[in-house]
Amino acid sequence: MEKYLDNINSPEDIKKLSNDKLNALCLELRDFLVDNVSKTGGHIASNLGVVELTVALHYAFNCPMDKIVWDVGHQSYVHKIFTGRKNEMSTLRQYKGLSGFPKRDESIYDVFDTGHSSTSISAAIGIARARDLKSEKYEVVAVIGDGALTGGMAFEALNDAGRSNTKLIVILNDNEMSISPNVGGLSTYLGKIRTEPRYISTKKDVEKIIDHIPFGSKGIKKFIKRTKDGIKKMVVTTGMLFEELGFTYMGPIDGHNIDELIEVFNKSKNINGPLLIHVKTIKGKGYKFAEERPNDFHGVSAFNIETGKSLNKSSIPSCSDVFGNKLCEIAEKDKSVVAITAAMTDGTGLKNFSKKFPKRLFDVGIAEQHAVTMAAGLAANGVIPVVTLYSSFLQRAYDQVIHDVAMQNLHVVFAIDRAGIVGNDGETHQGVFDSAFLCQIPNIAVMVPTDYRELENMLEYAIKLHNGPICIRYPRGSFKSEIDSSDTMVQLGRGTIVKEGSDLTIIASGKMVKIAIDVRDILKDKSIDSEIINLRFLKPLDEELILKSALKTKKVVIIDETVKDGSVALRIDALFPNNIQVLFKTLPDKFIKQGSIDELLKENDLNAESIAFDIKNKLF
Ligand SMILES: Cc1ncc(C[n+]2csc(CCOP(=O)(O)OP(=O)(O)O)c2C)c(N)n1
Ligand SMILES: CC(=O)[C@@H](O)[C@H](O)COP(=O)(O)O
Ligand SMILES: [Mg+2]
Repeated sequence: MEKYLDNINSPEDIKKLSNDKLNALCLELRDFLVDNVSKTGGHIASNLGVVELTVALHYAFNCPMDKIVWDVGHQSYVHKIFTGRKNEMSTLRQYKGLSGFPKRDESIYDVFDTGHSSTSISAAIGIARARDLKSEKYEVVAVIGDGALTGGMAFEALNDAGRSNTKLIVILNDNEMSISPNVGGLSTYLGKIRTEPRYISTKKDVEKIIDHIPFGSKGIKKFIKRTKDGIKKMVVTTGMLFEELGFTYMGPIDGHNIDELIEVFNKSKNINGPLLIHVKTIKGKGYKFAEERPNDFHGVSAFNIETGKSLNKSSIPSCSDVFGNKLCEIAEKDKSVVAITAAMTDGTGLKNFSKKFPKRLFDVGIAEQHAVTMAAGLAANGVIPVVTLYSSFLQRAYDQVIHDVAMQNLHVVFAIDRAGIVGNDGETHQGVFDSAFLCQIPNIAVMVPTDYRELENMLEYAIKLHNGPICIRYPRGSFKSEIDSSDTMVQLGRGTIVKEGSDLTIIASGKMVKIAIDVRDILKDKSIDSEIINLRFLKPLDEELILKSALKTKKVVIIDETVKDGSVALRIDALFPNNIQVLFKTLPDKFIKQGSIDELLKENDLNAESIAFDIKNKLF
């Protein structure tokens, strides 16, 4: 069979192919994607679903002059392949390699950086307004999934763009899936209109016909106006919601039919004002396992193509698993406990909970702000909500944590997954800000477990013994070992001494306690005897324990896998008198890129060897 992909080096090369060749190209692309992502890991199912869509977009539009904004951006691999990055795809998501998301500093074809959901329409309307202010001429296209459309920002942007008269094309990629099956009333609505007969260019066409009939008297105009609305309502049932918001609606369109897609995209260029094109696709299309289990193949690590099995599945349970199982155990006994997820049931370890307690698991869609305020409502009415979010997505709900939870001192438990460096998703997903922004909030307590036993104990403490907002932050993946700390009882604001020593105090929390133990071992060989404090609570701090140790050793190193500004390290430093030497081992004031967690810790001098080296050089 003739190969086409080898000759595609820019979008212009796609335009040289006839339609049957474009279909052959799509087959090749799917093989390429599966082969590549089976080695690098990545968002395979979403990308397989947008192969034809991306081909048609690059065929019909003229990038980089025309601008495509990819929502979340996890589905931009084919776009990357077409825009000069095919040969670098083997570095996808790897340290110093291609990002798994659009990046403006990677290519001029990437017009807006994404990673977090539901931003594309806002960004696109901004780009389009700037275009109009500068009297420039090009198309601006936002590609947003049905999952991303559940996010509040997407609604805010539709609301604004719909009445703006600004020329903007929104492509709704509807595959009925977020990571799990999509949820909510909008998803039900999309489900209904997916099956309605295709109707293209609705309201505007009807209006155009009527507007061209010449009329004289006011009475006739009124009659016609009524008739016009009647016809509109009769004909335009499909996509009515978007029409009412001010968009022209086109669709639903088969997102795997290249001819149809190209025809519609070409037609879209002649429609003024905001336009929404509803495209139906199949997540995972073309790779058996991904099509059958799109949620398992949403984001994957390296896998065997023949079996679909992960190549590096750990036998150790992840923190999310341990959290999810413990929550089930607690919820079994306490009926007032509920869990909330923002479209991340599987990732946050709530799969079992959703099966055991379907009525007590609220998947609110990609709506972190709503998740937090809804939890506040539950707590205000005597229910104990456990809001389970990834650290970086909690950033979305900062005001809700302050205004709706903390100010009312409500008993909401925040289970903050993916805290710290997460690895290959890169800077958009690193969980390195939450401890800084949470610890500033009055009334809130912030805990960090060092191992599974502490994670379980802290969850139990947070739900059963605490009253008020409380967070437990734990990392992506698994804890490597149990820390030998005899005092296992969790008490508000109390840390523990993990190892005693006389020359140096090492203060750490969470995963960093294991690194502190490694540092201690390295320093022991250099005759430095270190004491290790496991903070357990970033807020309130165990000031007494910290001061006692620091006054004994006079030398302190604080290891914290978060940004320095606003960090616990600075708060601890503020406790000390001048005669205590302090070394900060935190993350630098920059966004942490992608790579394996170990590579990134090393790059940022947070591995045991670098920390020990710095201690020896700077404190001794
Ligand atoms: C603010 C935020 N919350 C959660 C996520 C995690 N997330 C990434 S993709 C995704 C599902 C997106 O579904 P959809 O937009 O329909 O794209 P599809 O994968 O179906 O193509 C979710 C929940 C995120 N990226 N950003
Ligand atoms: C694109 C996105 O935001 C998610 O799919 C994310 O990549 C999931 O990360 P985990 O692999 O840590 O669950
Ligand atoms: Mg989807």
